[in-house]
Amino acid sequence: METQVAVLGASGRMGSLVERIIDSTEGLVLHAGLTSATPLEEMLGADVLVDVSHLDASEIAVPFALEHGLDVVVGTSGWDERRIASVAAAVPAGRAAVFVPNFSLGSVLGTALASVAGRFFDSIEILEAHHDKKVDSPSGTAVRTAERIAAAREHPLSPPHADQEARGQLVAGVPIHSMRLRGIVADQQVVLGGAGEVLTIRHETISQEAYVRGITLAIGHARSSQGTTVGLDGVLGLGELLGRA
Ligand SMILES: NC(=O)C1=CN([C@@H]2O[C@H](COP(=O)(O)OP(=O)(O)OC[C@H]3O[C@@H](n4cnc5c(N)ncnc54)[C@H](OP(=O)(O)O)[C@@H]3O)[C@@H](O)[C@H]2O)C=CC1
Ligand SMILES: O=C(O)C1=N[C@H](C(=O)O)C[C@H](O)C1
Repeated sequence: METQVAVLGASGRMGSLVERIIDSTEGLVLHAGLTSATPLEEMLGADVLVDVSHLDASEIAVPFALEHGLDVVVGTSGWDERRIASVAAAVPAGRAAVFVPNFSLGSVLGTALASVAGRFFDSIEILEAHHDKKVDSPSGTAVRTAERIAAAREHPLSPPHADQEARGQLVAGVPIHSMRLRGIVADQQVVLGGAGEVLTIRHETISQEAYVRGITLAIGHARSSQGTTVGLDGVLGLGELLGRA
């Protein structure tokens, strides 16, 4: 059976990739490509919305899609735990909302490993670097990583000198430092300091190909599940394997 897919953010880098995946995947059909100039009503009649746009647009489009009977896959950055919880409470019966801060397998494994390691270190910071066209910071991946580290710990982190701007933006007690540079796709390092040692968990995205498998799996998951799923780890069912840190 065919799945009709609407894409919000269709004119962007990720939207173009999603449309390419739809074109080349049997069973997926492009219903509509929406941009900032398109009325949201154009998604109506689709089975699933893939949203890769901007947080302001996403916060309106995602509830709209769910209310009108679509499942949603949300790749847009900025959906932190608080925002996801507010949508999760209102997902209609039978519908699915799949939030994926990073569609790359290596990235989600890096985040999971960091949340395991984060239980054992009290000094933790995140450095993330992205291409210079990225408009938001910190990255959605870094926010998710900080939230996962904090959730897995017995005691909250209390970094010293958190009041100084140059020490980064605090998310769930973890300082995040963001760089935006030409030549980079996406790069994240979680640096964990202990007595006489430093552990660095690093993930590099070399090209957008890293997102293809995750996007395809997330669309499939949205059509075959109900309720809210967060993270590619949730889509892949990696939680138990990794000890659901
Ligand atoms: N989950 C993941 O693995 C990944 C997530 N991302 C995230 O996906 C999002 C898009 O990234 P990217 O494609 O690089 O960004 P681009 O800037 O290339 O594209 C942004 C898209 O969003 C649309 N848009 C912007 N504002 C609005 C609005 N108010 N209403 C409707 N549409 C709007 C733009 O339309 P228009 O052309 O009309 O302005 C454009 O189509 C970002 O949040 C990014 O962080 C990116 C990479 C991977
Ligand atoms: O804008 C990007 O490029 C990316 N955005 C996502 C984020 O904010 O984490 C995912 C990936 O890092 C690429």
